[in-house]
Amino acid sequence: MLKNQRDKIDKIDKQIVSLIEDRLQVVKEVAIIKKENGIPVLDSSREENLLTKVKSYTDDADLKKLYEEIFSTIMNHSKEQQNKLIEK
Ligand SMILES: O=C(O)C(=O)C[C@]1(C(=O)O)C=C[C@@H](O)C=C1
Repeated sequence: MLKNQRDKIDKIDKQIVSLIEDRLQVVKEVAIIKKENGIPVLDSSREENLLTKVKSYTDDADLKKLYEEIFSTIMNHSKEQQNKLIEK
């Protein structure tokens, strides 16, 4: 009964995971550039701008909250990964 929709959800989830992995790859490239140039991992103004931008993609207040949570979590993970790479 739900198989069709669940198959679709599974496909979308796979795409989301793949995009997160692509993003993390770029975040690692950023870490190398930051390390080489002595730039701090944390860039609060970039994070603020990014959150403003992703929230602007919807008018729905609940979705704005969701995107803020998702992208804050993603960026926290990015920073952990970057710090690990830089400490190496
Ligand atoms: O844009 C950067 O400088 C990044 O390192 C990427 C990123 C992100 O995940 O989007 C991660 C950490 C920074 O605080 C800001 C943004």
